[in-house]
Amino acid sequence: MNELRVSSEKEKQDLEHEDLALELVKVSFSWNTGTKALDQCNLVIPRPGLWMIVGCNGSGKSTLFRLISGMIKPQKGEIQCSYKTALMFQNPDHQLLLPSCGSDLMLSAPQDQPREELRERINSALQQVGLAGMAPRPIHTLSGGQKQRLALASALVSNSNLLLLDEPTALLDPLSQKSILELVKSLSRRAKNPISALWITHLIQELAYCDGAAMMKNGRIGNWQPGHELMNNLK
Ligand SMILES: Nc1ncnc2c1ncn2[C@@H]1O[C@H](COP(=O)(O)OP(=O)(O)OP(=O)(O)O)[C@@H](O)[C@H]1O
Repeated sequence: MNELRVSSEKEKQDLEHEDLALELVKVSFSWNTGTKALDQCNLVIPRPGLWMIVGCNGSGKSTLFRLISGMIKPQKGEIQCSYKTALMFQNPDHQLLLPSCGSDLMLSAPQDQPREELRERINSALQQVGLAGMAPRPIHTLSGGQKQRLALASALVSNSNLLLLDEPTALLDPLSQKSILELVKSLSRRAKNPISALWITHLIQELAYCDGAAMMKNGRIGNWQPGHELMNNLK
């Protein structure tokens, strides 16, 4: 029956991932200083892909990520999230904790796996982010772009399928920026377990890479629109 219904690759993907969802319904959150950061905010991630949010300083983007990842709870409204989330920040040094690539990834891996399988999982994640064979490499010898790749590998090792990326390329040169954008996009297109990525950016040209872009303003998020459309509006 499904074969009759499924007419495109995208629809096939949607069916495989229909159990995955992120939905915020009228979510409000005020910090204890009285600042209202989210104000009846709605958001849906429609399918795996690269989804970008732009907005001025203080519009509530980082607070949104804290709410989605469960670090804080909404005072009003509902968040439904069946994804396993992983956060990525501007500065990878804030999240890479151990001396070598392999030992850092070991920290993110499920601990109930036999050691040999863990090693395979780590090597496969390193390969997927273009760092094949670099498990023994000391982290302090990596470039900024390689460190962001390692942070991505860490999310893959932990089986996360929703990446919350808070300006992940802000400290990178244009070449590394492009390679991280392309890498995240390719992870969102991979045949097995494609990820969903919610990416905050202040770099308008990055919108060219996304599957949908939305503007955040005063604690609310607008509708998804094509990245190039929002890019032109902002120019
Ligand atoms: N821990 C906190 N305690 C009190 N107020 C906070 C806290 N974190 C954020 N805020 C306030 O909440 C509002 C939204 O901040 P948030 O960091 O979510 O915005 P943002 O869109 O991520 O900004 P930026 O682009 O500068 O990172 C701001 O007015 C900010 O001052």
